[in-house]
Amino acid sequence: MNAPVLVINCGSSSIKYALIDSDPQAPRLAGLAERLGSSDARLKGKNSAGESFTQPLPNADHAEALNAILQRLEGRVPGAVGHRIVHGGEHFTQAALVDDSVIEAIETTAALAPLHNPANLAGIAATRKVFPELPQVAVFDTAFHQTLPPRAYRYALPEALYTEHGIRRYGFHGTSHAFVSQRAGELSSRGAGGWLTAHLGNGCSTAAVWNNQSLDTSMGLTPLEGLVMGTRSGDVDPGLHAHLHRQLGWSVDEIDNVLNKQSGLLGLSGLTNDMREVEDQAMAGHPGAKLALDVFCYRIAKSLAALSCALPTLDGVIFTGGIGENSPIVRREVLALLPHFGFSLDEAANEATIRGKEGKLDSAGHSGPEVWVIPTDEEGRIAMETRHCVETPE
Ligand SMILES: Nc1ncnc2c1ncn2[C@@H]1O[C@H](COP(=O)(O)OP(=O)(O)O)[C@@H](O)[C@H]1O
Ligand SMILES: CC(=O)OP(=O)(O)O
Ligand SMILES: [Mg+2]
Repeated sequence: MNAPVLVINCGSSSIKYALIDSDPQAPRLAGLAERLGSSDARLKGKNSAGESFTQPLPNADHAEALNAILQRLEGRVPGAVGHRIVHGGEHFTQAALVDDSVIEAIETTAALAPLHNPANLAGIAATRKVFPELPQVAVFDTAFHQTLPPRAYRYALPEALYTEHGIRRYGFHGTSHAFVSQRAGELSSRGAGGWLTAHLGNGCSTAAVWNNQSLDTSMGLTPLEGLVMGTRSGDVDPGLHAHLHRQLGWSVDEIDNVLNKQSGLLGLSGLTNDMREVEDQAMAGHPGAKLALDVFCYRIAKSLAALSCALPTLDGVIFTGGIGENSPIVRREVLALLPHFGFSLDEAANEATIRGKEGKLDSAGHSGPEVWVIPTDEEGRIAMETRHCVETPE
């Protein structure tokens, strides 16, 4: 397929898009339709000359936004559409060509990801309407983690909850963990050995990858388990839910809302979910921001140390995502908490590796596990998997 792939990442009120050529290095048309459904809805992006644009789309829904995106493709016609689908349950171990049975399977899984899958499905429905003739491919965040062994994916709960209700750990951000660990294997002389990956964006997760296979990861049944995130709590005592209900009279929806939308960096700092602002305020001495940064980094280090148990050998750690790629402070603090692992950070390389730069941050002559920053490319990986799925259907 020579035509480009249109990649769609549909959230409840936003659509991220990118038009990606078969040469992944070619410039991309990309952007974001946001605040859909509100009077403030708009489309922001870059054209092929690299110039930014903002187009108001008052009260636009997903289908209207997709039509506006289509007008921004500068006459280029995609050969297929690749969708990011957050939860594929146990049903999907790889990308799938969308048909009615695939939609039904994603609908069945929606109960496990009520915040993500319904929006992803709305994106597929709207895209099928706008591009009825194009093949659509679903690429799942969970698929890469389907290689987890039972000791990593089972919760210590009665068996029927797993066998009858699918209650297990699934893991997310799979396209990102797969992309950066594979890239590290290509760049490093150590090849595809044992890599710990830290995807630190709005959602954050870690993974242990051995020979390009995920062996464990920090997220679980839903994208709430694990690390501290922008607005998500990550791990809490499982007894917390019953306690909040019994002692404070909170409903399930209230508890869910607090843990997903009012916790994390926002909850701890009392200020913001944005790491740039947390760092600025922490430097200025704000106690909540200092605590938020401290808890955030400690929990990443603790998770990496725990996940190292999954790997026969440790070849290195990889930082990625908006925070992992841009925050020398977070990288330094996390590694300082793991002195017994034998990492050795070159401070100048750490400071210089920001804004999409790829690189190894080790001190000269160091022979222990490596430290890498690898900018993630979820869209590029989704385009690659979409192409593969269209060209070699099962
Ligand atoms: N220079 C920076 N220093 C620290 N954090 C940054 C920097 N640039 C971006 N970030 C953080 O990256 C996070 C967003 O990550 P990103 O991967 O872009 O999000 P998304 O998951 O929505 O794709 C935000 O917390 C943002 O503050
Ligand atoms: C699964 C998940 O957390 O996704 P995001 O980082 O896009 O919120
Ligand atoms: Mg992200």
